[in-house]
Amino acid sequence: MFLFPVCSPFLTSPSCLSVFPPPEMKGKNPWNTPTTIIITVIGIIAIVALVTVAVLQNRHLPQKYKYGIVLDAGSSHTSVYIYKLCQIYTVGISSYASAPWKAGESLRACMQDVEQQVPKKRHRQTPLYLGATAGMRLLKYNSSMSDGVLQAVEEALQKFPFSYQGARILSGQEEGAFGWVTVNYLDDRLSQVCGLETTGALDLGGASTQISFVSDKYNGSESPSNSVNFRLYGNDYNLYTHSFLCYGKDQALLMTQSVPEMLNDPCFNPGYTAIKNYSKIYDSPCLSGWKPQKIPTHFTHNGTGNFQQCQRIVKSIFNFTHCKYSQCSFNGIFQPSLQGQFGAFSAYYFVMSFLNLTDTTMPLEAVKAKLAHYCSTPWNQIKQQHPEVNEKYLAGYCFSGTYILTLLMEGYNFTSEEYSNIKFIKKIKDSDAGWTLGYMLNLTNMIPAEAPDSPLLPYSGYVSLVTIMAILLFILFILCLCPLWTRCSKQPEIV
Ligand SMILES: Nc1nc2c(ncn2[C@@H]2O[C@H](COP(=O)(O)OP(=O)(O)OP(=O)(O)O)[C@@H](O)[C@H]2O)c(=O)[nH]1
Ligand SMILES: [Ca+2]
Repeated sequence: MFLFPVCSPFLTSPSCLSVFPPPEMKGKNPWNTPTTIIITVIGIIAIVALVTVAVLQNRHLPQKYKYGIVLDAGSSHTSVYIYKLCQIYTVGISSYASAPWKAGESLRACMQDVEQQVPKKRHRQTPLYLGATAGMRLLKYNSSMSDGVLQAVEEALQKFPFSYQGARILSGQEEGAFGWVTVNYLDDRLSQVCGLETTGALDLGGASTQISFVSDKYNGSESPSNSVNFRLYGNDYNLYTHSFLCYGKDQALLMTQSVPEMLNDPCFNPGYTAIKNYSKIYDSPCLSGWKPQKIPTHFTHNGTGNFQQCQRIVKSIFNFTHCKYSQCSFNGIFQPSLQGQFGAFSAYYFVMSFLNLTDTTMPLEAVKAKLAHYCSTPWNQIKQQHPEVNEKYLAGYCFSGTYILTLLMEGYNFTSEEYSNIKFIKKIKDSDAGWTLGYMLNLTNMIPAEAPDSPLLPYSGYVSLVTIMAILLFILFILCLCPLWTRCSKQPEIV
């Protein structure tokens, strides 16, 4: 009988011992007996399992953890989103219509910063998109120069080491719908079981403003152009969306300033005065046809700071006289009854957070009183109180706050009760609210139409199971071969 130094004190099961070659195999190579072949196969499986686990655990992160870059080429500026905002502090690319190469140049510094922020080994895999919004929609509407700007931007972006996926002008419908996707994706309202109410999206830009929400009472038939259908995670959404071109806050301001007697402006603080160029107002496509025959090139813009008078002037750029549908918001645009909660972002947030009016539980009368007080505050006092704020924005808050209230309450017909359903937001879970994330999620197919099959085990469960199996198999393999090695490496003592 052979006594072997068993290499594992707890190995008592006869099973493994019984795999040793029988005496008649004595002196023959023990490695080509059926039992050793079985053990070898077990060992190979164990090694393959271990390697598989190692690979699985180090495999590239699922798509959603990869970087992606979207440039939001807005009317007032371009922002670069790689889940962190890299703001390009210049003007919108549409402003370079007369010198398109400058549009590409304006992106370079920020894109170089992005190049540093995305890990080098991920550059080639990182999709890069540029989406242009209302500023370029206006340029395209007004001239053929938009193509030259997009081409210059394309040439500039293709010089970067990312996976360039194209530059295009989004439709207002896309801008509204993708803003809604972003808000509901970040708020986890899409991947839940069906029936969870979604959140409406309110986006205020410089040249356009969007409203998007799901309404049970709306099936899209009354105004198909305002209807976008999504199938996300196995749920169908029939979204109402509309983009009002020229009703971003910058263009709306120009439209109010075109009102003839608008030399003394109740929407600007008392004591505010500036020499302005009429061409800046009437060059906008939003005011084409509004230019009076004879106007001076410049005018003196004086603030008188009266909220009630400002409300009247702001209301004058909305048309409520005609509606061929069952119900409208303004300018004859169909809008179903408002439903649910709303997230209001971009300029809604910039303005209301500056004015300390983001608390929508505040009674509307109190909101108006606070805004009236701000508008009547002398301009010098405003500048003293906010030395750090860019005067371009500081001078416009009385108008912008008044415009936002008029747009929400008179334009979209939010009642004073429904006003508290609005949340002014900049971020949701550390990601900026805006169309860019929704745009990228859509283009990278990161939101499946069907609900992902719920795995019996979460991904980590599979990895753990395979790991345990692999280790057990490997131990078994070593233990069962171990006596053989001992046998092969030295002569057994015969007793
Ligand atoms: N007060 C303030 N206003 C800002 C800030 N950033 C942008 N704005 C202004 O807010 C308005 C809307 O900003 P965005 O949503 O970025 O506008 P945009 O995307 O360039 O314009 P659209 O193409 O119409 O969407 C514009 O008038 C900007 O000038 C900010 O940090 N503070
Ligand atoms: Ca925008």
